[in-house]
Amino acid sequence: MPVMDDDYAWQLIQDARNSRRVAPATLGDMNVQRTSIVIDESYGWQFDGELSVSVAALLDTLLPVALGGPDFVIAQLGQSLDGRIATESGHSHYVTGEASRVHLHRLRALVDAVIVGAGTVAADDPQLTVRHVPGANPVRVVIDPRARLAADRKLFNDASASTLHVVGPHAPASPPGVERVVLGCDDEAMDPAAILGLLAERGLTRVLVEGGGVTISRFLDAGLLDRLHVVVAPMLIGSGRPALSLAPIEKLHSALRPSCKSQVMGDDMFFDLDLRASYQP
Ligand SMILES: Nc1nc(O)c(N)c(N[C@@H]2O[C@H](COP(=O)(O)O)[C@@H](O)[C@H]2O)n1
Repeated sequence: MPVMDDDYAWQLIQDARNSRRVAPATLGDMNVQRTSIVIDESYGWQFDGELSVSVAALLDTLLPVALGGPDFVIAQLGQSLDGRIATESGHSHYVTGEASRVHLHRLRALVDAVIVGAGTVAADDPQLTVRHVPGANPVRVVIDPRARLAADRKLFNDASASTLHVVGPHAPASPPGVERVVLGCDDEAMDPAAILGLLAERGLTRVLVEGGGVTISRFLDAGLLDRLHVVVAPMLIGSGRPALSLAPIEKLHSALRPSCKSQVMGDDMFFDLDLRASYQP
């Protein structure tokens, strides 16, 4: 009986992404012993062989991302049980556990571009690479309307991936070696649709909005997210930076109630929200 291990499953998922396949699809080679996975329109999959619970979880969480379409926007949040992503001072390394970080690196490897706000870069100094998994680094996109970030940030200096510095019309100079893109904006807030538009002009249509909470909230409020992955750690921070802060609603019937799948992810709980059907027309 064929066996699918973690490495082979990840290879198939990456192949699907690299060949720009969309569901329904059959991945793998019918002619070799390790055989194929058949995936339907709803990302349900069938594999006639042996696989572990963790490989099944990998397929459940990442096939919808790899096969989500040529234009696909996903966001991820790693938060505490009380909905915080960092302390008041911005300390966030780490809220969620190692399995969740590997998942995040896999998400990065499945997109063309990863977006972060200037606040996240100032507080976390992230690298935004896929160093925990085999795969290709995405283009890093920093939303920095006033170009306030210091030139010493890692993603301005590490050549393992390219970086787009998206700034407002009156912003001072960008750090050397990064591509600067000027986008009109009122004050602090850049239009999320305009950001996706400038990425699309560069062929970057599969996008991960990685943080922070404010940036993800803006994309969610604008109705631009296809999916949201939320990893909840059994930790109570009690104060600090909130995960999501959306436009207020008066009644609960206005709340988003996306279809949701959940599973244990290491010491954390993982929620996969399909937002496509949740937004009001
Ligand atoms: N999923 C998740 N869980 C946590 O606990 C986190 N702190 C984050 N943070 C994200 O990862 C970025 C750091 O990336 P590098 O390791 O430097 O590549 C950080 O900026 C957040 O976007 N995510």
